[in-house]
Amino acid sequence: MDKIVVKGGPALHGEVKASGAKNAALPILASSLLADGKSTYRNVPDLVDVSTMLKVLRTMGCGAERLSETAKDVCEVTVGAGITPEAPYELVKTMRASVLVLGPLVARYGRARVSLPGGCAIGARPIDQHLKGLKALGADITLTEGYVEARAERLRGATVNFDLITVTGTENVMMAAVLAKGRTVLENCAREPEVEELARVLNKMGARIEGGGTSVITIDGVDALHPVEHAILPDRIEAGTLLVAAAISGGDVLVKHAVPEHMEAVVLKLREAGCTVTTENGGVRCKAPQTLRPVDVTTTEHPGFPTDMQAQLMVLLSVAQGTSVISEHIFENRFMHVAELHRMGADITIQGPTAVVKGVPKLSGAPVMATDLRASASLILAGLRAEGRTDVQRVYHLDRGYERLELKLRSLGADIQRMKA
Ligand SMILES: CC(=O)N[C@H]1[C@@H](OP(=O)(O)OP(=O)(O)OC[C@H]2O[C@@H](n3ccc(=O)[nH]c3=O)[C@H](O)[C@@H]2O)O[C@H](CO)[C@@H](O)[C@@H]1O
Ligand SMILES: C=C(OP(=O)(O)O)C(=O)O
Repeated sequence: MDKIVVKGGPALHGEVKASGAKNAALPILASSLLADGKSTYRNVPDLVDVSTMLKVLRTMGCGAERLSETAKDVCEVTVGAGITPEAPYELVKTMRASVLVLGPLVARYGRARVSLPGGCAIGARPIDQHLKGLKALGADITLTEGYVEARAERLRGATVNFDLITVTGTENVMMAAVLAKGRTVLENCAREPEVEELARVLNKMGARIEGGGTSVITIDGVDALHPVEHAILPDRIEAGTLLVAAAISGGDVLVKHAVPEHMEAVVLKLREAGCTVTTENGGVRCKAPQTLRPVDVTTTEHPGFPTDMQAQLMVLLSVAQGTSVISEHIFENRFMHVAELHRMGADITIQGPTAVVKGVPKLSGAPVMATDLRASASLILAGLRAEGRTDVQRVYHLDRGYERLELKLRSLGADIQRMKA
């Protein structure tokens, strides 16, 4: 098992490229199931989660591979006869986003058997809204032996009003509705750029979707879709993490390909903290201030401040001059990084869904344990600023969602290495 070792101190400078977005790549790969033939995707990030999704597709009988070692960002998914519409527990337990095959499978094959994902370190994460949407489209849903079984002759268009805003729920039901008979109206949808991107890809495949990226999505079902070629959009969370790396290290970094319109809430908070954030050369640049200012933030659905950037911003604020208040309103248990940050000298108190972060003049390096994906990134960011050496264990969480973060940070001047734990 690997660990990441960071020696704090160097200010990061230079340019770095954002990779393709995990949260766009996963539903888009799953959407390949909706059409026979070969779909080709470019700018696919080299992540464990993407490999898991390719494995899920192969387990069902699809061809699903990265093109070659030299064109690692290109993935081909080929769908033909003989698909087994099942996603087993062994794979779903390693990546809950595997549940994204449920909608496409029931729409296309009339049946699906997908392991229930269960919770994870950040919360319970039920999928009741996915199931509510599929039921409204006419799927017969049963839960047996830890699996969701869905059946339908052909799905029928319907109106679905989600009880809460869910990203993968919106995506799953949208993918199901594209092949349903008639019109589906999805209300209270997630408005994340990745949902909009999925709608764009489905339309390229021949679907008729309007309103992707808004809270009401209208889908006129079609009889069949065709495969697609598409380049995955840049990862706004990875880009945000790299901007925080610039800010916390006292540096100045341009994240190329970062899309400013996708990152407005993060950019606003970095500016409130005193950073100079500008859009230039097709990217976003962040220059650290002399002194970081405290900032209050509440995580909400897009276009609000993303929960996937909460841990990283918290680390930045842990060395600001003053007290910040961070409220987490998406996941009930997303402060697992706090206990590890205490070990590095941070002064953070948790009161229910709120963390009160009192800025300290310095952090000190320590051995720490990553508990989830963004917690891992936050501990590495803390290590960039800390005096001495920080060993971040359990890096497999990081590898789910960051494409060799340590190499990107090293290219900017960080003293960081991957080692055997
Ligand atoms: C692969 C992917 O895109 N992952 C993202 C997606 O996860 P994911 O789609 O799983 O997150 P959701 O938007 O569904 O979850 C939002 C909230 O709704 C709850 N909920 C969700 C569905 C449901 O049926 N019932 C229910 O109660 C969840 O427990 C959570 O509290 O959006 C999250 C919120 O922006 C991000 O942190 C994840 O990075
Ligand atoms: C929570 C995340 O991902 P997932 O939904 O894949 O667990 C994340 O990307 O921070």
